[in-house]
Formats: sequence, structure tokens, C-alpha cells
Amino acid sequence: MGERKPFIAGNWKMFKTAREAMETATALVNRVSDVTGVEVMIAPNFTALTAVYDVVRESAVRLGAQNLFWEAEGAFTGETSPNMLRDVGCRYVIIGHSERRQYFGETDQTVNKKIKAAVEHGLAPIFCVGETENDREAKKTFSVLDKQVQNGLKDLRSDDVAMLVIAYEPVWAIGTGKTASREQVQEVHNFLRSLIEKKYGNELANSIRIQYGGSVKPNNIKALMEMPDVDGALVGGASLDADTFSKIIHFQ
Ligand SMILES: O=C(CO)COP(=O)(O)O
Repeated sequence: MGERKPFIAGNWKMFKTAREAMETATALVNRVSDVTGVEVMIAPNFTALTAVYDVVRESAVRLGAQNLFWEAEGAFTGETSPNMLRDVGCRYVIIGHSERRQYFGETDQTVNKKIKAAVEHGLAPIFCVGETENDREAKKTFSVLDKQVQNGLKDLRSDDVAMLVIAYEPVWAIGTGKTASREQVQEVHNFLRSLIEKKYGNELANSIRIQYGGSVKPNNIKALMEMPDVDGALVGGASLDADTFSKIIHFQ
């Protein structure tokens, strides 16, 4: 367990122009220059990736994208390929975020294709899963998550899954101010780890990092991180401000 380095990632969603993103990234790099025991990533909008990479390249802050398309190149208007993301300095890519599933028609099948394309091109996927409020009320949380994981990871080999980070983001806790209780989060993370264990064995299950996402703030991160199966956070709103995000990164 000790070998899972905490991983705090910021998903900037559709916020910030390139200039604004650069400014926030610059402030963040300065505020986290003392951090060694935590991996830090930010995922700005596509239009800001190059500008932000210039700011973070010499620092420990990693760059991620919020989406990708699975083909290498071609007539796919409006899409961005894995090698294009690598080319501008991305190490990570968020895949299957609930907002993409909800508004842009992503399914477990497209998520699976995207994960495969990412690992093939050396990008580490942050694979997002999570139940809706209806699912939870109907006591379907575990069956929904099981389906998302089985379908999302279909035909992936252990070497591929070793590159992966899982983000558990209960849809009802995203941007709502409602954080799942840390006991709820632990229960789900433990379940997700057991799914990985069944499919890929104990070693991979023990090394894969599972982030929690959904209204993570400076005042709740510490309690969440104390749970044994919580290895980090995927932060939306509270990652947009360098000072606030830096407080989350300095949770220890
Ligand atoms: O969706 C999220 C991160 O990907 C969480 O967003 P909030 O932190 O704004 O709830």
C-alpha cells in the first residue's frame, strides 16, 4: 500500500483562456515547489495545453488533457488524437468523465476505445466511473460501477491497466457541494480495488491508484486521504484557484 504515491489532479473543465490558464499554472508551480510526496496534475482546456506546458515543463506539475479521440489521425473534424496530446506535453488524459457521458454521448464502449488508444500511445488514462443519485437510491451503486469497470477495461492487459488511474466520481457529488462521506468513498474504493484484484490479481490491485472526485475542498481533503483506499483526488471547482488548489495539495 505504501508504494501508492498520492495523486492530486485538477480538472479545469471548460474554464480559462490560455492566458488565464497560464497565470493560474504559474501561481500553482510557485506554491507547490516544495511538494515532493504528492504527484500533481492539471488538465486545462485543449486551447491552453501548449501555453501551460511551457509553464510546468521544468516543474513537478504534470499536464493532462480532458478527452481524446482514439484514431491516430484522419478526417475526424473537431477531434484530437493521443499523439497530438503527447506532442504538446500531456502525460495523462481524463477519460469517461460523467459530464462527457451525460452531455456528449460517451458510452462504456467509447470509453474503452479511448483507454486503449491512450495506453497504446503512452498516455496514462484517468478512468472516471461513478453512479448517479438515482442509482444510489435504488441501491445499484455497485452493479453500475461493476458494469462501468468491466466494459471500460474490456480486453485490456495487465500492462495497460498498470498505467491507469481510476477516479471515482459519484455524479451526485460533482459541483453540488455534496461530498460523499469518507465511509461511502472508502467502501466504493475498496470495491473497485477488489474488481481489479479479481481481473488482474493482487499486485496490480495494490498498486493502482484510486482518486475520489466530487466537491473536494481544502477542508475535506485530509479526512478523505486518511481512508486506506483513497489515493488522491480529482478536483474540479476548487482547482481553478491556485491558492485553494495548493491548500488541497498540501493536505498532509
Ligand atoms: O468533476 C469533478 C472533477 O473531475 C469534480 O468537480 P467538483 O470538484 O467541482 O465537484
